[in-house]
Amino acid sequence: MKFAELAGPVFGILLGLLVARVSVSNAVQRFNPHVTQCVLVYSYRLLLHPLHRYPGPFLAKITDWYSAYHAIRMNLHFTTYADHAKYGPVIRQGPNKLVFSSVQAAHDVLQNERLFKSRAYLVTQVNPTIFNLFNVIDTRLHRTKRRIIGQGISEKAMRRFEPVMHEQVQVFLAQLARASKDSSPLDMSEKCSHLGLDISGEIGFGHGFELQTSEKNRWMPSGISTSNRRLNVYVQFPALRYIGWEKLLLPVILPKVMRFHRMVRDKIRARLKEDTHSRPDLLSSIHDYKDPDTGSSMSKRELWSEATFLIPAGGDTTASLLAASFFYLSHYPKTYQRLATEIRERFSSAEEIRGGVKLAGCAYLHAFITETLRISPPSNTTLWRDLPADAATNPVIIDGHVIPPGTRIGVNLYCMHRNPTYFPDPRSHRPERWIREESGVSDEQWKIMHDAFIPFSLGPRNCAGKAVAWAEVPLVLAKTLWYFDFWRAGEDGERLDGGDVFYMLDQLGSRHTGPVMKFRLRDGVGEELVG
Ligand code: HEM
Repeated sequence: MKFAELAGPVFGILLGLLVARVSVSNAVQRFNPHVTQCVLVYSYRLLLHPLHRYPGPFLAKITDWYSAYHAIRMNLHFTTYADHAKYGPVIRQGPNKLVFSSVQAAHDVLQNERLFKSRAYLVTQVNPTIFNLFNVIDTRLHRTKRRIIGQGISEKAMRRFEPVMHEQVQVFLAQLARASKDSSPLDMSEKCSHLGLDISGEIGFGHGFELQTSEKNRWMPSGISTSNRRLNVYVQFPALRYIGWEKLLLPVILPKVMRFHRMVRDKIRARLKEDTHSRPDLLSSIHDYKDPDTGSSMSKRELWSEATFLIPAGGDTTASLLAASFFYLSHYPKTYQRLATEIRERFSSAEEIRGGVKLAGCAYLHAFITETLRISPPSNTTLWRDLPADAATNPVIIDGHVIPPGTRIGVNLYCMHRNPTYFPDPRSHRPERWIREESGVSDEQWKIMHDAFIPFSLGPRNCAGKAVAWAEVPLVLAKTLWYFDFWRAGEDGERLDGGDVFYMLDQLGSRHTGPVMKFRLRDGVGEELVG
């Protein structure tokens, strides 16, 4: 063992002994058992724990406070990236946690039918007896739920839902047109969040939240953001959720969270009073559905639990992707020009822009969105999985490592997408890398970058709402480019994470502001928007 590898454990023991000595010399007998226990536990974690040979920050080896602290600061993705750079492709990020950053590991972890969605996600349960599609652990129950919810957000459901999506997009465009009249700047994180959540509300329960048109519910995005940040801390250090310390923060955090939950409950109640099939929403899609295996349908309480996840999951993620798209369009003039030309030459009117072969055939638009998902994944977090009960007798192997039972294993999306082995020059936004004849990479590199591209995760727990994102985002971008010229509005106080990269913080989803943009209606178009 090298000196560097020994330094951490030795320091830990010395620290432990020092603390113990101080405590003894203070003769504070009643604290002694606690201090001794800490010394023993920390020493065990450093020296004897099955993961003790894995590299990682010293603090992470002894306590989950390391990742909880960075989750509180919302910079855990940056920290994980820096730790991978320092310690290599496998890091110990908690006493019982390993994070991997390789294509092989991503596939071994996420596509592995033997692994479970981590129990850490149970901290997102609103009610301990009710699971939603995101936090359910049991594989059979997950399969049932996925089939039921899938009815409402599948590609087929999106075709039914498209007219409603168009209505919301039209409201968005009308607002840009209004701002274009008096040249007022718009914060696109805010605008896209209102659009995303209104569409998400429509998909779920046939009613948007009217965020685009009214001030009344505009507290919602910040309520969701607070809730996500809180949950992300608990996912990193689940014990924190259950020790009751949150009571201290009650006045700050919980009112917003409760207000959101009450609002979702009221929406569901209102919707259930209407005719089930009066709207093309999730509820109407799943109302009559019975699972062929179990014959079960979904109870109202389950529906509510699904909604409290789906509304932010659907609204926030697509909003982040849109805001990041506007950022890159305003930062890369050649990309903007090429995309604008593709859309304006391909479509002869705004009405012609709708889901289908023609929009899907816009190769550069597709490459642009793919590259934005790569460089700024809306969910830039670590995806955690737990081992099966028989891991001791039937070992789980991840990228050549035999994983000790009890280990929580994860893959960080942000780190995968910024790995220069898979994506040369990873900090540069280059849609051309996704166009075969322009990518300039070998067949082998072409394959590996596709394997490393996992913004929606992989395997049985991959994103159930991909079809929604791929219906919404191309539509909004193509329509905006068809109607408007746009550019970045001067000094707006935005921060960049170095270079021309959209600055996103990590909170399960992501938190961001800007870009602040100005829009101008193109000559001869858009009467219907202003009129
Ligand atoms: C650009 C947009 C989106 C991105 C990047 C994204 C990303 C993700 C990721 C990475 C996961 C996997 C989490 C894990 O493995 O632990 C996930 C799961 C999920 N997403 Fe999305 N998502 C997006 C949009 C949506 C939308 C629009 C909806 C619904 C309307 C949605 C619904 C879900 C659901 C239900 C799950 C849980 C699936 C399961 O466990 O079976 N997502 N998403």
